[in-house]
Amino acid sequence: MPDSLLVFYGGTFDPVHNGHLAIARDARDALGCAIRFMPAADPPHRAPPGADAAQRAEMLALVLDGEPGLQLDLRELHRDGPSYSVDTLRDLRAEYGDAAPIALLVGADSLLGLPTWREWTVLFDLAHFIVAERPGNALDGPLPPALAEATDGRWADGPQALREAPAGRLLRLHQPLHPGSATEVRRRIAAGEPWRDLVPAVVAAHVARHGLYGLHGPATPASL
Ligand SMILES: Nc1ncnc2c1ncn2[C@@H]1O[C@H](COP(=O)(O)OP(=O)(O)OP(=O)(O)O)[C@@H](O)[C@H]1O
Ligand SMILES: O=C(O)c1ccc[n+]([C@@H]2O[C@H](COP(=O)([O-])O)[C@@H](O)[C@H]2O)c1
Repeated sequence: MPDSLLVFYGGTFDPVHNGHLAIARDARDALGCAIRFMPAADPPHRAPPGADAAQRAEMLALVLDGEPGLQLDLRELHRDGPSYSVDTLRDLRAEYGDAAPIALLVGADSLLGLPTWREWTVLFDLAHFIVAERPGNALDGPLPPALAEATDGRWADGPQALREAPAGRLLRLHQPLHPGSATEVRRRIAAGEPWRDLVPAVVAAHVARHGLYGLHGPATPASL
């Protein structure tokens, strides 16, 4: 049976870490539908990734292999230029039609940054947002005024509301907080500090095999 809610989890995944995986599993279980990881080709808003798109996608493929309900969607890698979400969502609408419920899964930091995204107010016409809480990114306090105005009246009580409309609702995922970040993974690798416990074992093996993120020379006990 096809999913009644299509959920896409966009990110740079440079590299995919345990926080990403935990959030995707929580969203899958809370929503009862597949989560499609969608790596960005050329992030519009940040420095070039430390690993190229093929490597980031390969690490995702390794992690998602055999993981029920977690899938890989490479559409943004097949498009030239920056991976603006508004373009991706128009692409998804062309594929699935205007009536299909479509959602983007984002962390709280991404939601708070939404007003900087290209054509950001149009995004609510194209998709729902599922928001994972993230340490240091409060959703309980007042949102920035433009975001508060744009999201007013859109918050849903539960997943069913997302299945009943194609777009325009927000759902907060009250999952256990996870402190992980790709920045911290890259920083620890470059600094020769322990980093393997932050990522799935298959990602650690890939990073080590290809010497990514400044992992130089033979492994030392501290870098393992
Ligand atoms: N620990 C986490 N808790 C909640 N959301 C997260 C967490 N890590 C990543 N996310 C969310 O996952 C999406 C993709 O994140 P991204 O690939 O940029 O990882 P990141 O750890 O934030 O990377 P970086 O540190 O390089 O900015 C974003 O919406 C981000 O908010
Ligand atoms: O479309 C935009 O302008 C835009 C700006 C910032 C982030 N995004 C998307 O948000 C997702 C998470 O981004 P990031 O930088 O946290 O990996 C990813 O799918 C990005 O393409 C999109």
